Amino acid sequence: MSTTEAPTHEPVRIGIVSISDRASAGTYEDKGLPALQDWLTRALKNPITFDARLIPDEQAGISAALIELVNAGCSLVLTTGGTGPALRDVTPEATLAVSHKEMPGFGEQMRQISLAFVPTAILSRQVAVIRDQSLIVNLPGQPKAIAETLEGLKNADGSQKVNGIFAAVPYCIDLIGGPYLETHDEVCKGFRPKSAVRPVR
Ligand SMILES: Nc1ncnc2c1ncn2[C@@H]1O[C@H](COP(=O)(O)OP(=O)(O)OP(=O)(O)O)[C@@H](O)[C@H]1O
Ligand SMILES: Nc1nc2c(c(=O)[nH]1)N[C@H]1C(S)=C(S)[C@@H](COP(=O)(O)O)O[C@H]1N2
Repeated sequence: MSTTEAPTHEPVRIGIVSISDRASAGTYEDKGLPALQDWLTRALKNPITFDARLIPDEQAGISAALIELVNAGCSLVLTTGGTGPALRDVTPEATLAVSHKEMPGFGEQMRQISLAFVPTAILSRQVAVIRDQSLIVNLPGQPKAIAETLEGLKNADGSQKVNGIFAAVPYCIDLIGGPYLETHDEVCKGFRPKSAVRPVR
C-alpha cells in the first residue's frame, strides 16, 4: 500500500528583537515584532518557534538579549531599529560586540536595496554576524523596511529585480550547522548551490 507522506520541514527557532526607545516605553505601538513575525511566517515552510524581545536602545541590554537568544538555540536572530547615526542608535555596536565572525555582505546588500526606496539608505549601518551556530542580522527600524530588505525588489511582472537578503539566509544557516530552511518562492526564493540542495522527500 502506498501512502502519501506530507512533506516535513525541520523546525527552527528564530529570535526577533525590536529595538526602540519609544515602542519599548509604550509611547507608540511596536510594529517591528509583528512585521518580522508576519514576514517570516509567510516566507518559510518550516515550523517556527519565535523568541521575541522589545527593548530600548541600550548597548549592553541589546548585546545581552542577543547572547540569550543564541544560547536559547535560535539559528537566526533578526533585529529591527537603532542602526542610524543618532546618538542613541547603537544596534550595530551591540551586535559587533557579540560577533564571532562578521558577514559584511548582508549590510552591503541591504543598503543597495534600500537605496531604491530612500536616498537616506546610506545612513543605515546594519551589520550581520555569526555567533556560535546563529546568524544575527540587523534590519532598519522603519517597519516597512523589514519586508523591503528581506524580500528585495521585484519587477512589475513579479520577477526579481534585486535579491533580498533572505535569499542567502537558508544556505548560510546550512553552513553553520542549523536546520534546512525552505522558503515559499513567491515570497522569497532562497538560493543554494546545486550540491547543497536536498532532494524533495
Ligand atoms: N518598533 C517600532 N514600531 C513602530 N515604528 C517604529 C519602530 N521603530 C522605529 N519606528 C519608526 O521608524 C523610524 C526610524 O526608526 P529608528 O530606529 O531610527 O527609531 P528612532 O527614531 O531612533 O526612535 P525609537 O528608538 O524611539 O523608535 C522611527 O522614528 C519610527 O517612526
Ligand atoms: N528599505 C528602507 N531602508 C531604510 C529606510 C527606509 O525607509 N526603507 N530608512 C533609512 C533611514 S532614514 C535610516 S536613518 C536608516 C537607519 O534606520 P534605523 O535607525 O531605523 O535602524 O535606515 C535606512 N534604511
